[in-house]
Amino acid sequence: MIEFVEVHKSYRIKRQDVPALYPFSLKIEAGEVFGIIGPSGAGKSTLLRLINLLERPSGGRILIDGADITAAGPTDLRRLRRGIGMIFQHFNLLATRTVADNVALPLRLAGEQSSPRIRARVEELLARVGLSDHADKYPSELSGGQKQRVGIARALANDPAILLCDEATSALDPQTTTSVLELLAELNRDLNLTIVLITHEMDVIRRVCDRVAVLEDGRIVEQGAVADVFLHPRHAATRQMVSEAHGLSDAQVSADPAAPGGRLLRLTFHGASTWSPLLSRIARSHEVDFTILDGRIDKIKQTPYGQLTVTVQGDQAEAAIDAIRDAGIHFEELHA
Ligand SMILES: Nc1ncnc2c1ncn2[C@@H]1O[C@H](COP(=O)(O)OP(=O)(O)OP(=O)(O)O)[C@@H](O)[C@H]1O
Repeated sequence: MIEFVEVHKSYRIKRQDVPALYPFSLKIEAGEVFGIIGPSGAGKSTLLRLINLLERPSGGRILIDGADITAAGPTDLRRLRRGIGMIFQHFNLLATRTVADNVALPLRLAGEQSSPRIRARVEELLARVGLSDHADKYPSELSGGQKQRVGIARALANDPAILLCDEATSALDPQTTTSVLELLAELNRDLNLTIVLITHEMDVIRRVCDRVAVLEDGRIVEQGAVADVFLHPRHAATRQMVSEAHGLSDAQVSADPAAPGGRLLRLTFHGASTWSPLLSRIARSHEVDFTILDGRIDKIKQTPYGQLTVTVQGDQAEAAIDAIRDAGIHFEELHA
């Protein structure tokens, strides 16, 4: 477990301490995929880099499995860093070394000298990320997605318990992003790897994370299970990021002059209820009409969810809304 206790961080700029992170406490459980999201300058990189002490906190304590890393001496710090892998937006591979040499580097730095052992481990790691046939290539001969896979293999070389991902998919196209996110999810499952990732994209959080913290101007403004934060965002910054990920905002839908009259609702389904024919049943039983103005069905990690913006028209609209409530479906009434 990674635990921040009243941690804060300021940078010294022109002889002044400028806060980048205000005091916060946070727990990241072993084996979870934890996302940190926020706009540029919110403090995401700073928070991530505190975990391997690439940045030192200005105050507070950071505990990993109960041990205070801020108190670690040089030897303990080296051991600590070996247990934490990191991948980067721009991959940070050595251009003059082959793929195999890039992956071997952390093994050599950790003191491994046996060439057969290094070769065997590199082969194993490249197989793990699907790059067995690329060992002798140079980074310039690889696509972005392949470079990130090399970065992942290198980060896993010393068998870390924690993987830090710094905007790992931000430089990749959508299809490559999907395959890298799938690889991260697989590593989390198979190796019980704790993954902490930072991103400015809510879709990345939705697809791989278990829990999320939303950062704004150096403060955690919201945190919780991804399904809760994504489907029921409370803070304005979170609402903004969710609506960017979704496309149409509530305001756009309700302001559309072409939208039919009636009561305007936004329904949220999560889990098995996503596939239930609830609206058609209620339309029949209450003789009302539903008009779908906006909708989306997708998954949060592995669990399906749906969000529909609908109008309800008919004399029994009130009773129809009661029936939706009785079915345990979350909804809010939007006002045109
Ligand atoms: N080494 C540094 N020296 C001085 N100020 C810094 C340093 N690193 C970050 N900052 C400042 O700290 C604040 C938080 O920066 P940080 O890079 O952590 O944010 P971020 O959310 O990761 O942003 P981005 O998405 O743009 O990378 C910003 O105001 C930034 O200018």
